[in-house]
Amino acid sequence: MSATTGTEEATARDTYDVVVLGAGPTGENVADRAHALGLSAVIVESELVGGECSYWACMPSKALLRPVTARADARRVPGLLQAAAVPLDSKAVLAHRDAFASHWKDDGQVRWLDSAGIDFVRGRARLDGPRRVVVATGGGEDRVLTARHAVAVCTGSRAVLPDLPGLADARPWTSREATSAQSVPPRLAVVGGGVVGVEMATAWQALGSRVTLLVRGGGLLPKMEPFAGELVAESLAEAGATVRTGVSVTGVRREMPNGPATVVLDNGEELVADEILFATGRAPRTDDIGLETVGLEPGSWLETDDTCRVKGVADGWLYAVGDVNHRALLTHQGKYQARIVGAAIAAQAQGSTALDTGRWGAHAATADTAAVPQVVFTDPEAASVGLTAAEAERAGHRTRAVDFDLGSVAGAGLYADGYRGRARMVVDLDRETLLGVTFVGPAVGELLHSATVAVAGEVPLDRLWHAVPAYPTISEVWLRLLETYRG
Ligand SMILES: Cc1cc2nc3c(=O)[nH]c(=O)nc-3n(C[C@H](O)[C@H](O)[C@H](O)COP(=O)(O)OP(=O)(O)OC[C@H]3O[C@@H](n4cnc5c(N)ncnc54)[C@H](O)[C@@H]3O)c2cc1C
Ligand SMILES: NC(=O)c1ccc[n+]([C@@H]2O[C@H](COP(=O)([O-])OP(=O)(O)OC[C@H]3O[C@@H](n4cnc5c(N)ncnc54)[C@H](O)[C@@H]3O)[C@@H](O)[C@H]2O)c1
Repeated sequence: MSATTGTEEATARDTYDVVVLGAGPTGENVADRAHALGLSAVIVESELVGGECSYWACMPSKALLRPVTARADARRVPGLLQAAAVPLDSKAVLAHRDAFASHWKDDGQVRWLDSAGIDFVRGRARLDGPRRVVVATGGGEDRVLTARHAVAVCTGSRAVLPDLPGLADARPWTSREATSAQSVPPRLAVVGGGVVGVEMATAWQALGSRVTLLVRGGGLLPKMEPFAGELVAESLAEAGATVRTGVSVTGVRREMPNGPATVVLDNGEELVADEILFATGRAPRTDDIGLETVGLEPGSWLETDDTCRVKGVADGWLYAVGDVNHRALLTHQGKYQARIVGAAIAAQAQGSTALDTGRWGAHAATADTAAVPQVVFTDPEAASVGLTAAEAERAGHRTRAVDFDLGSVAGAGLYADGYRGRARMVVDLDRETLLGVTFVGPAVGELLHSATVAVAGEVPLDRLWHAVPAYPTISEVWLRLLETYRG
């Protein structure tokens, strides 16, 4: 038996098949898949296990929004209209949100890591050359983790604030404050008409704030079909919010620390609000993770191939997964990439020389470019998958956009009095398959997966004709869209 030194023991203990930076939904799934496929894995987290999604994004925002859409639905059915014509109990809604954010404690998710057989280190991780990760654990001594096969960077993204005079002193809200605030501001200005902007405007207006949404472009939700933003804007205005398009914010100030803030617009106008939410996009959390030690640019989005291996790094040991690779900034897409990365790392560790990286292959995140589903949980909901008509055209496809008024579908009429909504499918005329589908209307979020199956499955329209929607459901819109296409 050979004697080992303390250093050798520590090195052996800290050598894993896979080292994961960041325990958001993506990092957790990379580690879990790798472990399930027989590899050892360690995950490092500097804040809370569960990441942005669990504490400041998906979960708390949807917990704020569900009471809003439930009340709106009740107001559209006879017999409940009067009962639902009441303000939301904001205290109860905020408490419900707190519970869904696990009161910003991660004990449950740490226990899950343990039960899944994944080692956990709390601290700030940095790359330190190929396959080496140094973790500042706060205890004075750094811990060095070595990866036999792969390192996965899953450090996510943070909110971006524009470079405006007075902004830092004005204590603006970002998505973190908008999802975790403990009281309802009487007046809330929201800058940005993307997904965070419209969801948070919807939630806080219903909770009692007077919301002014300031959008520099021509409409809301610019990444979706134009009718999505139009219907959501109409509904926000009916709820009492002010939606202003074509305006830019040029400055902000908060004169007294506990006083209101003033927003200055490009036309010289000034607007007073108690809080200002900047919902103006995301930046990668890569500024201080040692990218320079492996030849990459600190602060950049990490560009990858379809297997999520970082471009420009020799030997394919470095993966970037989830928001940080900028492929599709959504939890479900990050988790999808994680399943693909876990399988790819396991295949390589088991000596497989060729990965299955062709379109829709086991080791290619093809859906990131062909079939990304997204639901915006506003009233009405906006749900889309794949390409919009404009994107399909720009990509050079020969297409036809087929529209149908959702309100005239029997199931929609039963769902809500005066149901307002619209559906569009974008047909690839050469292949007679679907490139994209969008639904806007109450409760369409749960309809979206049918469209995702059709787009990702490249189901021929002739076969879709045999997928019979049950009567009388909102899904009958599928039949109406196909009938409209066939003429
Ligand atoms: C308000 C809001 C609502 C959203 N709602 C939805 C929704 O309904 N549905 C949806 O699909 N998506 C939604 N998103 C997007 C979703 O939150 C992200 O796509 C998702 O969180 C990305 O997961 P991730 O694991 O890649 O990154 P993150 O969730 O950001 O996790 C990254 C983790 O890495 C940690 N980390 C960073 N640097 C280090 C380091 N150096 N060392 C150790 N740890 C580190 C961070 O602390 C964090 O825990 C929403 C986003 C926002 C802002
Ligand atoms: N339900 C969901 O799936 C959900 C919910 C929230 C967020 N998310 C994801 O999180 C990510 C971040 O969302 P987001 O809304 O912050 O980003 P976004 O990119 O969707 O929207 C940001 C908007 O702000 C505008 N903007 C940028 N700079 C500006 C400025 N200086 N002044 C005024 N407007 C400005 C942009 O033109 C854009 O329309 C998105 O990728 C989104 O898909 C998803």
